[in-house]
Amino acid sequence: MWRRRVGALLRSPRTSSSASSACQSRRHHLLPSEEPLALNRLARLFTSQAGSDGGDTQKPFIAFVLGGPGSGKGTQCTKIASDFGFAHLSAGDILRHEIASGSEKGELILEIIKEGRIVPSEITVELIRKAMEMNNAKRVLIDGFPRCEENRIAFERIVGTEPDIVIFFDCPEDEMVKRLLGRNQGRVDDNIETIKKRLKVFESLNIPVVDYYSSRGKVHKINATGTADEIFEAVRRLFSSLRL
Ligand SMILES: Nc1ncnc2c1ncn2[C@@H]1O[C@H](COP(=O)(O)OP(=O)(O)O)[C@@H](O)[C@H]1O
Ligand SMILES: O=c1ccn([C@@H]2O[C@H](COP(=O)(O)OP(=O)(O)O)[C@@H](O)[C@H]2O)c(=O)[nH]1
Ligand SMILES: [Mg+2]
Repeated sequence: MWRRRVGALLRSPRTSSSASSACQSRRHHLLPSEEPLALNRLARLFTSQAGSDGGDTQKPFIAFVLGGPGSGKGTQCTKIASDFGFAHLSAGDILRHEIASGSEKGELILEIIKEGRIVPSEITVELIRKAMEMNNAKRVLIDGFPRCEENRIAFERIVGTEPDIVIFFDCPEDEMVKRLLGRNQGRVDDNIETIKKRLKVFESLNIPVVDYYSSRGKVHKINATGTADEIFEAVRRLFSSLRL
């Protein structure tokens, strides 16, 4: 039902080729020869954090928070973090932090975000892994990730685990557009042209990730229309049913 809503409201015909290449574009990937080394290095690093000390380091409880651009992920994660003691790791904020650092990687990320495309998985996963390591939290919300199947697979390969739950905020496209145009955070991607691209990426690449976790019984869908407080009440009901 929500797939039709998102699809139906997209004006221009879906250029799924450009949207779908967003996640698979090899342009900025590590060279094939480098990739295995980098991924092994990351896996070793994370494992050394998670298990080398006699295994008494618990893996954190991980909740992926998904939903279209403007569905309210960040707003709800802030409330969840403060009321339920989760660390809130916003993948988008982590990427914008890298941009602000002025690094070469940051310049590449900026170019991709301006286009509403998806940053190569090994960049995003490495940044998320580092943030998880620094937080060392027992309960973690990963907000706005994974954005595509490649992201999901890279996370599981590098971090070595699946999320415990996936919260999906389901919001009609016109409401998301309205919220994004009113966000006023000075973001390079909150303009109608880039928003349209992000919605195409959401429909063609993000939704298959939700479908995958749905098939594994991990998705909890929340109606993301109404006020932020009303939506958070639904989140509270979900968390109490899950005894979180
Ligand atoms: N339930 C809501 N009703 C109206 N506006 C909302 C609601 N939830 C969030 N917003 C606003 O919409 C914009 C996008 O919210 P945000 O949490 O950043 O969404 P996302 O992280 O999914 O893009 C922000 O300006 C936010 O203040
Ligand atoms: O795992 C991620 C998360 C974000 N992004 C990029 O960062 C942008 C902003 O993401 P954010 O989650 O901040 O957007 P929101 O959905 O909150 O509007 C996205 O459109 C993508 O271009 C990405 O490539 N991978
Ligand atoms: Mg957000």
